[in-house]
Amino acid sequence: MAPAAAAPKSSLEVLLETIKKRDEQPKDVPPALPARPTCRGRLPSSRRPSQPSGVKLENGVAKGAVVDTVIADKKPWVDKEISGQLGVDKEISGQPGVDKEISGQEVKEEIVVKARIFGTKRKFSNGLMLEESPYVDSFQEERKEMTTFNELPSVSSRANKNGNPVFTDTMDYALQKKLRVWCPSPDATWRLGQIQSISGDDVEILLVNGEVLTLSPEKLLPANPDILDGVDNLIHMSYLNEPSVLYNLQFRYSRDLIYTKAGPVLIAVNPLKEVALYGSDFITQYRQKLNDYPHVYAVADLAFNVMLRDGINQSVIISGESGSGKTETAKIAMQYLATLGDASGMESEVLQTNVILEALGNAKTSRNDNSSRFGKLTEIHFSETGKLCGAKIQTFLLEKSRVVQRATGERSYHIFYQLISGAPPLLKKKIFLKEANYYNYLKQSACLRIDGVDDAKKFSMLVDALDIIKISKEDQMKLFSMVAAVLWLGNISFSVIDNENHVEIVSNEGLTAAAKLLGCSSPQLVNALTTRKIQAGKDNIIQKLTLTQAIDARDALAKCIYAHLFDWVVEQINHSLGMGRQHTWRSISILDIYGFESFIKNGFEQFCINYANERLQQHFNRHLFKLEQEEYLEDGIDWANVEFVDNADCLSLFEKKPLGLLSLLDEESTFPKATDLSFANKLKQHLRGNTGFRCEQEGTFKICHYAGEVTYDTTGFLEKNRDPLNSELIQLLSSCKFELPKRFAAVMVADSQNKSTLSWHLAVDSQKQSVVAKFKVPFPISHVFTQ
Ligand SMILES: Nc1ncnc2c1ncn2[C@@H]1O[C@H](COP(=O)(O)OP(=O)(O)OP(=O)(O)O)[C@@H](O)[C@H]1O
Repeated sequence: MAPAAAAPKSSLEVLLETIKKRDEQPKDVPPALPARPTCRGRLPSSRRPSQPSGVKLENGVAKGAVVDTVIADKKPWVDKEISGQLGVDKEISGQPGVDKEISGQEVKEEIVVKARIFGTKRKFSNGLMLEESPYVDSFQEERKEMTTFNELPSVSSRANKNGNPVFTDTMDYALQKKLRVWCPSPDATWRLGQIQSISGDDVEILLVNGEVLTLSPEKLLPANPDILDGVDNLIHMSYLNEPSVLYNLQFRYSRDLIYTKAGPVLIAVNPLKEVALYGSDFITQYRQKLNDYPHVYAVADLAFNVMLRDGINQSVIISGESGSGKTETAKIAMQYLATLGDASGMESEVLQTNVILEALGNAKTSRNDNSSRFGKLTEIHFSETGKLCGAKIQTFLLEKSRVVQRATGERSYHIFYQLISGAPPLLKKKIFLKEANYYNYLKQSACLRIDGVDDAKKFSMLVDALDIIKISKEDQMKLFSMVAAVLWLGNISFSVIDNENHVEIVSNEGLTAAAKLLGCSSPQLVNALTTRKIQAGKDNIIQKLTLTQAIDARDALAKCIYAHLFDWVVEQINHSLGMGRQHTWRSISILDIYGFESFIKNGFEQFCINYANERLQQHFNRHLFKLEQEEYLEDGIDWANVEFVDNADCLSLFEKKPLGLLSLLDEESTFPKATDLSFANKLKQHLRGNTGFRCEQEGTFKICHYAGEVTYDTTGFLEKNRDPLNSELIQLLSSCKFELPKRFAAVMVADSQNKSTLSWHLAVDSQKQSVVAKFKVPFPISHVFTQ
């Protein structure tokens, strides 16, 4: 009989096995090397798995091999837990509840099969002893029996020269011992069962629900003994395979144990409800080391301690797909650090930044009612004694297209709805505010409310936060006026005046209100939105815009104002939080970017967001695999190189010059006659042979990301990438009498050039820096990975 095929492994499994292997040093190895003077997160020492608090033990053994039945009702996405069936990819990876490291696994499987490095995880090295028995403690008796092997069926074991079998794979052992195994189901879930008998190539398995399956051994994966159910660190598991990892996370999750360690990584499963794990009592417990269950507080605490001890800046990187809980996790970490560095009021200022940034940079998407549409790096600064003394926020490209357009059922940025619902009458009057469904930019996606969210209350929280951050009432007024101006711009409409599709603006309240709020005259705004100056020799010719061009100009102006407004607010926050910076000594940074997205229809925004996530994944791989191993080599530690699923190929697909996705997009964006379809065809022509790229039906293409395959529709790619803002619009902003529009224009000109002689036309050139080109600017991460 052929030996059982090597089980495919995900990169998480490979990582965990690596760590486990390192921790499980044989007893006769020389004493460990002294700790190195580095603050790179060291891996935890091996220790007995601690049982989660929610697990009932009976004579020291966890009761019930399968998940608690009550929970199945509570978590509809957990498929048939009662019968022991575990949803693997569909139920879990499709859910925002499970962090990327887990949900991305199934994508990697096929690749890992080939790259598998630990072909034989456990074996009898001398025919008598298991090298790393999964049952060292709980199966002593069984092990004794194994020394005789009289009645063992011949699975894939080989005999050593003493005649005792040598197992070539963990599955061999499971088969020989008729242990619990995971059986794949046609619906891509796994079911837990117990081997009953083996005959020829068939294994008979009794499932938890009483059903009996007959499968070939290659299809099975070993399950962990039930004593390991709910271990708080995945490296303590005997068998590291996908169903076992998911089962363990689910086991814990069903008991509200949402945090689990995976070696140096903390996995947070989104509870999607309030869990009693936070607050001052918990903070004290973690600070005083009275609680060592996995928690974000523990991660933040470690970062804080290492920063103080080694005097090195720290970073906490939070990754996961959209809706998995990154922003909440980042806030929880910030809360802990702010409390630790208690500095009379500064901590509440730092925490209030979230309220402001979420109002301006978060929106309801189809995956998440409070989805961050920008990337954020929050640096929290401390003094030498660990006192909080300031913070700095860096943001990365806001998804500004959302201001003018988005999918049905999604909302624009929260602030629009909050302002409309919560502004007091006087403010409303000053900025000519009407109901939300009066504004084209808001009503077009047919979603004005979020269930369970009180926008008016959120507005009052926003104003409180602005007050706490010390943004003056005058500046708050400027902020709200610009938000209203954007709304009114969306109500400007055009009428076609000739058979060449040229337009004029329909004079309505949209025009007057927008002009008033920006501080320009209506005719100035009309000119900027309906005409373009073209240089013909020495002369300037005024060209009328077509309907499409005018709509694009209007939308470009709205997006540009909003994006600059967002940056301006961040600047104000930084100004306010930078007060105590003279005492700054070290910092802890928390990175929270928009999560990986895959919708039925994916456009330019998902293309950019998923590219950013590929970069982050590369960083993760670099720190967890590449750099760690380099360090072992440097230290002369005998170490078998670990292969892992590297996303370098996918990154190269994006970044390669001149024929990567980004270069090809940029190139096509420069051709005036190019269309989204010609871009799609160009990709087809140049990237057809790339394994990570697939041509789909006309105008679409598929990319194999680290987290899954995504099909992109190229509609709108060129326009969104060009993101044009013509000189008339910059000039208009510059000529406005109010401070903010003027300032935005100045920033655009200054950003663009860094040149001494500025002209509007040069500024326009600068605007030609495409969106993806800006996106390519790396995240400013230069740090160590905290445990
Ligand atoms: N620890 C938690 N406790 C309670 N609820 C949580 C927790 N984490 C996340 N949630 C819930 O899940 C929702 C989505 O979480 P969050 O906004 O943090 O996701 P995200 O990963 O940042 O998504 P995106 O990438 O779209 O910004 C939150 O609004 C909250 O309702």
